[in-house]
Amino acid sequence: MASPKKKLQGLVAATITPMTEHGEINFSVIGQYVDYLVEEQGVKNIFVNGTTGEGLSLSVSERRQVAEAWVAKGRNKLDQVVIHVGALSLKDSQELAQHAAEIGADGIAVIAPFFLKPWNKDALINFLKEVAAAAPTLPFYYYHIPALTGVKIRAEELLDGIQDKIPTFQGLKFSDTDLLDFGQCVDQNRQQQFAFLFGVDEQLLSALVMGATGAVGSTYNYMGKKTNQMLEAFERKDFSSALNHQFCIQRFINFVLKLGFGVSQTKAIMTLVSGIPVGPPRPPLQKASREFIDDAKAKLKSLDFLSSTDLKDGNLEPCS
Ligand SMILES: CC(=O)N[C@@H]([C@@H](O)[C@H](O)[C@H](O)CO)[C@@H](O)CC(=O)C(=O)O
Repeated sequence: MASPKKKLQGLVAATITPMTEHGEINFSVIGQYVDYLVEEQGVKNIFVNGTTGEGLSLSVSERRQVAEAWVAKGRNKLDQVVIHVGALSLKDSQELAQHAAEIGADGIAVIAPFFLKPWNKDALINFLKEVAAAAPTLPFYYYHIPALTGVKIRAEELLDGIQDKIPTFQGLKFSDTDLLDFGQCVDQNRQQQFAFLFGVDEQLLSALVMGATGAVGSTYNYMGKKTNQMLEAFERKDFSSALNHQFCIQRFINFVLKLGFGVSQTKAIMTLVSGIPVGPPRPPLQKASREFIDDAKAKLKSLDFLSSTDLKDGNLEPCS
């Protein structure tokens, strides 16, 4: 059974995969990106090749190279590098899991296969078990994101007895809004030392109350500092400040969700906020529109997420 080097907790940035304007992976900015996460956002854990990283839009070879680049550039700077190795093909997933172990990643995560889907818990567990067995020394996390996979098996059901089948299971990445399911995952596994990582950034405070031990998300790439302020307020039981921070974060996410928000828009926002040119998404995704970028930039400035030095009309609504 894997003995976790350290528990995965706190904020985990779901990394973007930087690309050139021609859609090729831009490895040249990953070192700068690591430094930005650590120094500017206070985020020292990353989740590579996930949804935000367009992992399922990359070839197996590209996913190996991207994993290698983040592990290498993150060495002695990041605390944990978890690689998403989920795939439609069990063989691809096993190859990526074994590769993650070979390059010194700190853990692997797997989503449910979403084309030929597992229709019950046993079928899903058996798939996950086969992947985990390819990296028997690495902590294993299940990546629950039913809105995108269409696999509606409740996480609470999946976790029941999971370590009997997957001894390396160390936790759950829960990217869903069903707080009953999430709460029961925590409630029914109090005796375990699982990592309960919440994946809906705009609702993180509610999940913290339910027992989340950390969070994996796209917005921690550029709002990690703000979100850490919320975590710190929560930990010192200053729930009024924690709520204010959550509302501030929500004001931005609510705004961009109404404009149409996904990986493409995340890439545009990251370039805006960090100054790191993470480039466009890969088809089938399309670049964020100019209109989105202008609107998002104005909102970031009004919320004081960007330097507002050049904000003329002073319509600041900075969060407390
Ligand atoms: C559907 C989706 O992309 N969800 C994001 C959230 O961080 C999401 O961007 C955020 O809550 C804003 O809605 C993460 O759960 C995804 C994630 O962790 C990943 O990129 O692997």
